Amino acid sequence: MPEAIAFTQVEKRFGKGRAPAIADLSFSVSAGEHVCIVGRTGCGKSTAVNLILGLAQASGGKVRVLGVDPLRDFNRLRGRIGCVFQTDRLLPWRTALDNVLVPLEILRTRSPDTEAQAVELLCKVGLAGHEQAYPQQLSGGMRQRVALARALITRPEVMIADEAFGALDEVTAAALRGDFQRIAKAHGQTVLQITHSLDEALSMADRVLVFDRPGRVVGEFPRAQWETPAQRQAVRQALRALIAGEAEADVDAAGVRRAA
Ligand SMILES: Nc1ncnc2c1ncn2[C@@H]1O[C@H](COP(=O)(O)OP(=O)(O)OP(=O)(O)O)[C@@H](O)[C@H]1O
Repeated sequence: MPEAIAFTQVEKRFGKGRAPAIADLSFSVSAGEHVCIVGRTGCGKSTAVNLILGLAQASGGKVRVLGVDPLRDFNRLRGRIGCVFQTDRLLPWRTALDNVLVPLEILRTRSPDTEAQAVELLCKVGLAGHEQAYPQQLSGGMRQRVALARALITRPEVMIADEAFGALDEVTAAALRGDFQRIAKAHGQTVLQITHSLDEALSMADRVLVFDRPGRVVGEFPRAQWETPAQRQAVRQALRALIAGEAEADVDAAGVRRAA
C-alpha cells in the first residue's frame, strides 16, 4: 500500500541550542490505514501534527504527506487533509452550516451543490435540523460534530484527529468515535489520531505507535496483536509501561512486555 504519511529521521528544534522536541522520528501510515499515536505529555505528538499540516518546518529529515512536502508544497495539499482538534474552533458568529462551509469558501468552491453536500454531512454526523443553530446553542458534543463535518467537507484523503474526543464525556465521546470511524472507513480515508486514552486507541486503530521524549517511536502494535481479550490486556500493559517510561528493554520486539 502506498504511504499517505511518511516521516524519515525527522528532527525539530524550537531555536538554536535548545533540546529537540523531536529527535529522530521515523514512521509511516499507509493509505487507508488508521494509526493512533499515544505517548506521555511533551513527547512531540502535536509538533508532529504541525509538521504534517505544513504549519512548522522540520529542522532535519524528511516529512511527506500524500507524496509531497507539506511545507514547500502547501498548496498541493489544500483540502486534502481534514483536522479535528480537542476544541471545536468554530466561529461563534456563524451558524453550524456556515461553519461547515468555511473550508469551501477558502478554496473558493462554495456553490449550491457543495451547500447541499454540507447539509448532507451535518445529517451524517447526526445534526439534521440544526443547520441554522449557532455554536452557543449547541452542546459540546454537537459542536464537535460540526467540527467533524467541517473537516470532512472537502472530502480529504487524510484525517487528523488530535485529542478530538478528549474533552467530551464518555457517552458522547463513544458515540462520536463510532461516527468518526464509520465515516472515515466509508470514505477510505487515512487516519492519524492522537489520544491519551489507551481504550480509544485499542478500539479504533489498525496500529498503535508509542512516542516518547524527545519525539521518537518506542513501540509499535498492529491490531493482530490484540485480537483476544488476553492479548488486549497484555498490549494494554505494554503500552502503559512504555508511556510510563519504564525500560524499553522490558518490552520485546513484538511490543509485548517480558515477565520480570
Ligand atoms: N512553539 C513552540 N516553541 C517552543 N517549544 C515548543 C513549541 N511547541 C512545542 N514545544 C515543545 O516541544 C515539546 C513537544 O511538545 P508537543 O506539544 O508536541 O507535545 P505533545 O506530545 O503534543 O504533548 P501533550 O500530550 O501535552 O499535548 C515540548 O517540550 C514543548 O514544550
